[in-house]
Amino acid sequence: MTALLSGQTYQRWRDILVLAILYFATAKLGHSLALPPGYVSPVWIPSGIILAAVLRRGYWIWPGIFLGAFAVNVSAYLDTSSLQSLSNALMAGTANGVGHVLSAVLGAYLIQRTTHTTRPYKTAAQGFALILFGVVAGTFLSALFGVTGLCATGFIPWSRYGATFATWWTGDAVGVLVITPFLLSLERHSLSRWILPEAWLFAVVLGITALHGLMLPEHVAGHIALVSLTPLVMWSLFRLTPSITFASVVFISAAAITAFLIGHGHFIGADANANLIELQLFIAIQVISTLILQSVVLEHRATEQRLRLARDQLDATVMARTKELKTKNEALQVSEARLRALIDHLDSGVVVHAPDTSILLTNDRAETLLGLSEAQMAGRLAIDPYWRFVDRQMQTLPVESYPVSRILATRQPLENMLLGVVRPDRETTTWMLANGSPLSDARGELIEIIISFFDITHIKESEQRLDHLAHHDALTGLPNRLLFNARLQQSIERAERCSGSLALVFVDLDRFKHINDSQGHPAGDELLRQVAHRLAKAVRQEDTVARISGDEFMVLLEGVGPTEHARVAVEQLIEVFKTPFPVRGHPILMTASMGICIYPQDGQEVDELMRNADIAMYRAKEDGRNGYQFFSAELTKVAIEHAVIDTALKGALEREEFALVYQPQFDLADRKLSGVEALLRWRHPELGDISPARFVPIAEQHGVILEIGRWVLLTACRQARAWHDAGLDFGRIAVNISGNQIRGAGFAETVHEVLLEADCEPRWIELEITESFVMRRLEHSVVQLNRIRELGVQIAIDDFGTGYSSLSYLKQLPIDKLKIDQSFVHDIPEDPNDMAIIASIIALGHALGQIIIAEGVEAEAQAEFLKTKHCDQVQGFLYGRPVSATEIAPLLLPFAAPKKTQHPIEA
Ligand SMILES: Nc1nc2c(ncn2[C@@H]2O[C@H](COP(=O)(O)O[C@H]3[C@@H](O)[C@H](n4cnc5c(=O)[nH]c(N)nc54)O[C@@H]3COP(=O)(O)O)[C@@H](O)[C@H]2O)c(=O)[nH]1
Repeated sequence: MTALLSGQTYQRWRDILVLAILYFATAKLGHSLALPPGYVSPVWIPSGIILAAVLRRGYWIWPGIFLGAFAVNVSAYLDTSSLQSLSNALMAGTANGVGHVLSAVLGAYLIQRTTHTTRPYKTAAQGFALILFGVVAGTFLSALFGVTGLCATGFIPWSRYGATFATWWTGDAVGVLVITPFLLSLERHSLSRWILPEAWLFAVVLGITALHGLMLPEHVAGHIALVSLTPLVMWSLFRLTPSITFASVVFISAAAITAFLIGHGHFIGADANANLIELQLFIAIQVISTLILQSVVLEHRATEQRLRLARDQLDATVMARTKELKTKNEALQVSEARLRALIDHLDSGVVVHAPDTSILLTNDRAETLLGLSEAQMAGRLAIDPYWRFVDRQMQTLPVESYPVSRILATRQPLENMLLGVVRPDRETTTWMLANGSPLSDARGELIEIIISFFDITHIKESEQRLDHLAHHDALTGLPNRLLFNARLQQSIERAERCSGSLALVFVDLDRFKHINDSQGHPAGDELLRQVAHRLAKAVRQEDTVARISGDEFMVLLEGVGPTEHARVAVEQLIEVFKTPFPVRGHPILMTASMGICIYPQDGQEVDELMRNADIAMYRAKEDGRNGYQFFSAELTKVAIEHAVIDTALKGALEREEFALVYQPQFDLADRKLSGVEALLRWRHPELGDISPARFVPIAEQHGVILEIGRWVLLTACRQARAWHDAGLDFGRIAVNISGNQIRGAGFAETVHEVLLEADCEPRWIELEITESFVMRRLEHSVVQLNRIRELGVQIAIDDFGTGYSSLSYLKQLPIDKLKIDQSFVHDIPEDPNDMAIIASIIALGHALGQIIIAEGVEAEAQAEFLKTKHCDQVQGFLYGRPVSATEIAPLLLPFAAPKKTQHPIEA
């Protein structure tokens, strides 16, 4: 059988069969308890079994119900005497079966539907559902079908339908009340409680009490025992399991029914129906009160259990959370300590502000930089009288520009803001580079602002030092050209705004180079320092003195407008040079040439003003130095020409743009060639021929004359050697020497070198030196000229008569020849003055044993006059213009006996 059916199906059919048999057996027991007159059982146990079976096993068990109920009815009413009887029995059985199936299935369905449980005794609501759907409604159907079936088949007359229905229904209802809760409460695991001494004690006490109370109604103690049943059951409710409690109710019901059936106890009276109803009411009250109380107790216990569970869970959660928090707290403390150590070792100061800018936290470095301890800083606001923040220009920062304020306003990080901190306990400003960022919580609310600042004072100081170096002259400490230009620009803008004026003075030391050359550079530097110091002292606080190059200074006189005001200021500058400068124990008398220009009339731009002051200064130089000159428009043309020539001069020698021409000189008495004068010529590819009268002074100013002068001397010497080698008799070649050349200490050596280099005999050369130079530098000139003369080279004084020479001076000078300046010759024979001067010069020179030569002789009359005055030699266009060496060579021939070659030769 089991092989044919699956395991589950077999079990089900087994359970169905067991239920049918159980139903049949308990129904038979019920029938045996049935009492006249209705022969209805006071408690119909199968009803309780089948409801419990459906609830516990499922709806599929219904065939067991049907079979049991059908079989019971058929067995009770089976009459095979006639087919009708048999049919009636089967029909009644079927109605009974259907009624009980519907009773159990519908009751179970409604209970489950409303309580969602198959054990509907654990809460009060479940208990009520069990009573309503299982006890009242379900049994109504079984009674309806059962009684109707019996009446319809004639086993019971219709006249007794109501009474039978009532007793059937109440019997079924009591059966469900007594049996179902008990069967539902049976749990395997709870059966172990049944064997506890407490349960046994309870069973014994209950049994004795029940039997005593139910069996002995007339006895006073019986009443007491009966009344004691309820507390006993209640004790069970609280102390024992639901199955024991419900079992006790079953027991009490069984005892009551037994007492009722055997005619003892409380439910015995004259009216049998009343007795039955009383019994059923007793049982119903016992069971319902127990069921409800049990459900309340269970619900309470369940609630308690849930609460306990919840509490346990809560405890566990709290413990876990506490542990977690403790762990986190410890980790946090470690992390905080680590962070604290970290920020305290930072090279940057750190200050944490609250959103109201009060200080929450600082590190060690911040304490050092801000000069207060953490405790002193805590709670202070960003704006505090103790410290003051300044910007790059040392202007006090407004509070809204503080780093913390800027972050508060923008909610953005701040990067590399430079600011200075001025503290009352320090004289100097501490410069810092501040960075910062806002810190927000998870909701985006600003909670803190963290500012870090790095001390860059040393960088700032270096920057200031660099800035000073970049804008100041290292030697004198005065502003340099860069700073001067900037200040001049500012002054111009200021003057422009308020229609003001200013004066610019270009100061150039006269012949400073000579100090360097003769005394050495340290002496030159010392002199420059003293000049700078005196100039700076000679002007007002608001004026600026700058050194713009070697020996050039610029003075900016603020607010000086009219020329007369400027003149007063410049006179003060000139005064500076009146007192000698003590350099290395020797007083040095230094002069300066100054050029002045005034804003706005002489220029509006920096460059223009500087250039015009420079032009004016050059004019002062040309005017004989040691003086000043105001700028005028006419100066510009000269200055431009000057600048053009100056530029063109650079490299002219290398480009071989120079050449020498030679002008003959003759003995006046016999008209024999006595010599030639070498004259420099410069042909610039673009500017054309430029007169030495224009470019020599410029070359002298810029020192180029030394190179050019050496080239002239060398070329003349070589020419002398060439002519001599060619057998030409040229007498001497007179070479013009600039004062700048002689000023140098080594000029005699230079001449010697050149003579050697050109293999030129000294007697072939004559050097012409201007009278004005010799007179200015008499002592020096005497020394130099003697040394030159010692070489065997002749010396002539050029432009004689213009330099205010005195007889005593002339006597000291080692001179061979005096050259009367052509300006005296020019007006002969018209100007008696000049003629008298010429006569005097000739007489004077002859008295000193010197040869006299007159230059610029253009006319016979001039030659005649000179001849009458016994002038020795003449030079001029009358005799010959300056020409090249080749051109002059034929002129040399008549006077020379050729030695090696008959051809004129160029050097
Ligand atoms: N340091 C140097 N100075 C030099 C050199 N070469 C020339 N000079 C000087 O330049 C000035 C101008 O010289 P230059 O234009 O060459 O004029 C000379 C003659 O050409 C001119 N001269 C000669 N005879 C006459 C004449 O009859 N009438 C007239 N109007 N001019 C004439 O005179 C100049 C010569 O002058 P000086 O030297 O004083 O004899 C001039 O001062 C030159 O000195 C040089 O190489 N180095």
